[in-house]
Amino acid sequence: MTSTQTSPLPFLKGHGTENDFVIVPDAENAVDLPPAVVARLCDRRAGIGGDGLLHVVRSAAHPDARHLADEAEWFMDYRNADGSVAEMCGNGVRVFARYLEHAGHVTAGEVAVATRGGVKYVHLDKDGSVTVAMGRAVLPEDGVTVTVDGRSWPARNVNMGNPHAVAFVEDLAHAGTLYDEPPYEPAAVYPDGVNIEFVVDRGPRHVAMRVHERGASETRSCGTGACAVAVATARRDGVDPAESGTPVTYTVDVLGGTLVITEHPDGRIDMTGPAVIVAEGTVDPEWLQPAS
Ligand SMILES: N[C@@H](CCC[C@H](N)C(=O)O)C(=O)O
Repeated sequence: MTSTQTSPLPFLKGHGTENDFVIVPDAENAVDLPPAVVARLCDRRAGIGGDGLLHVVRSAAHPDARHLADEAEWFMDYRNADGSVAEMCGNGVRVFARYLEHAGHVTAGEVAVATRGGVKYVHLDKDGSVTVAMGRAVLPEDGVTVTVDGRSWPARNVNMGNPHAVAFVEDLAHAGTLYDEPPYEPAAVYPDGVNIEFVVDRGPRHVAMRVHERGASETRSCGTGACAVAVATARRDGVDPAESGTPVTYTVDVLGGTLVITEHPDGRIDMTGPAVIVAEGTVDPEWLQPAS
């Protein structure tokens, strides 16, 4: 592992329905964050701890977002806990907007955030909840079979900017420990890996899920995953707002709380839930250096 950081590194910690993130403010993209440094910061025993890291950079200062700078001043450079890059993070972008408000970069209201999955518009509601316009789901025809502890289920392929496999199960305990990624086949359906959701019914338009996140492990919530689950459940229920002309709302319970997902007749999906900043401090630059 290498780090070029020589001064204390400012960070914050935040979460959305207990999907937690290390936040690294770095307006001018001056902080070097190789995968091993991200993994060290996200380590729950040796580091700060988080399911992922939100690198907060001005869009104009980052090569992946420069083209979006006219639409969104800030870029969410999202990293998974293992240091890998992801296209989108639904809870992350809500926490990101909360951070921008906390830092005084924006006031309550609508905030445009550039992501690798395009610009997302986030609304900071006065009641403390945060709503993000997630865009549209894509549902490829191909799916996979997921297996845990000798039980197998078909899983629906849903892309929310990042890849998801949604399996309906009888009992969330059947998903097992979810420490390691459950095997699925055919593997070729997801050449870049996948987030896997396990879903049970809780009531009319109300489900609960657990998730194994790509690049993390089991997390207590996944926003893109909750949207994928809401859309997969609606289609399973024979509900498609594009056909009925009426928005449909699903409540999705996650281990860390509840997310509310609305799909509109034109396919746009809104997700609402809490997002909070819980701590801030600095990291000793020596701690970021390789152990000798
Ligand atoms: N927790 C996030 C998703 C983070 C990225 C994911 N692990 C991936 O690799 O696609 C969310 O709230 O959407």
